[in-house]
Amino acid sequence: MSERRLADLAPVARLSGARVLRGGETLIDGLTLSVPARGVLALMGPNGAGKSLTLRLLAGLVRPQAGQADWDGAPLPPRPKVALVFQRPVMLRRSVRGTLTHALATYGVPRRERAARCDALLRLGRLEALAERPARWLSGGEQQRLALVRALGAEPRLLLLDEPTASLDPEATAAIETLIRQAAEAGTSVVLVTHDPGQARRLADRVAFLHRGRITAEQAAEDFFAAPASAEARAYLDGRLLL
Ligand SMILES: Nc1ncnc2c1ncn2[C@@H]1O[C@H](COP(=O)(O)OP(=O)(O)OP(=O)(O)O)[C@@H](O)[C@H]1O
Repeated sequence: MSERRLADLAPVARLSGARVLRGGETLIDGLTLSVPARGVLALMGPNGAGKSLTLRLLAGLVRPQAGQADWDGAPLPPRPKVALVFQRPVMLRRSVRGTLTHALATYGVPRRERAARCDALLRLGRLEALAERPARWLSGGEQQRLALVRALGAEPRLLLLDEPTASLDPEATAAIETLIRQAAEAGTSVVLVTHDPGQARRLADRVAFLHRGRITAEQAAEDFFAAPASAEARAYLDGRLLL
């Protein structure tokens, strides 16, 4: 979708001057960020910059002590469906199929629809051959695929992904990237935390760069990689920035 069309749609979520303090330390420092209704927004920045906390703010799991978070322009529920996939997915003591069926039940999918929806998610994640295996026995890449299709089963409007391919090999990474691309093409707005500039180039429409709890650059992905708008982002891409 063109940059112009993306900008025409109201943001699905927005942080305005959000501040998060813990133990006297400012972790998120007056952060303002709009998540477009469509496309992939990559959130980049050094370790400890506040990327995961920003995802939690966007998920409504953390409330800002100052400033505001809103979804579809409203600060209170009903919110659009938001799904958050953590850096290390938590797997239940269930089979792969059991994991998905259980998730569909918690999403309120009627019992009679669950088996077909589960099969569709297994196909999407290329997990059919592993369906009866305990989820905790899966490899890291397989668990990430399962976590991602489990989240997609909720049919979220906003999908928040925290380094979904950290420590995966190139093939597993490609499989996850395909799932992310498919979700975005189907109309889900995606916020992707990544340390991998190659991945951001491949997937992102926009990039927001975070440093010490503040956004220092927020640009179309092409522009960000051609001419990052902040000194911190330039230093990060050159491998020179530490928090
Ligand atoms: N509940 C908390 N209490 C105190 N400090 C916290 C809490 N949660 C996060 N922090 C601190 O806030 C800062 C930002 O953490 P966050 O996990 O958002 O960083 P990040 O950008 O995602 O880093 P990484 O790239 O290493 O995952 C870190 O210094 C972290 O130690």
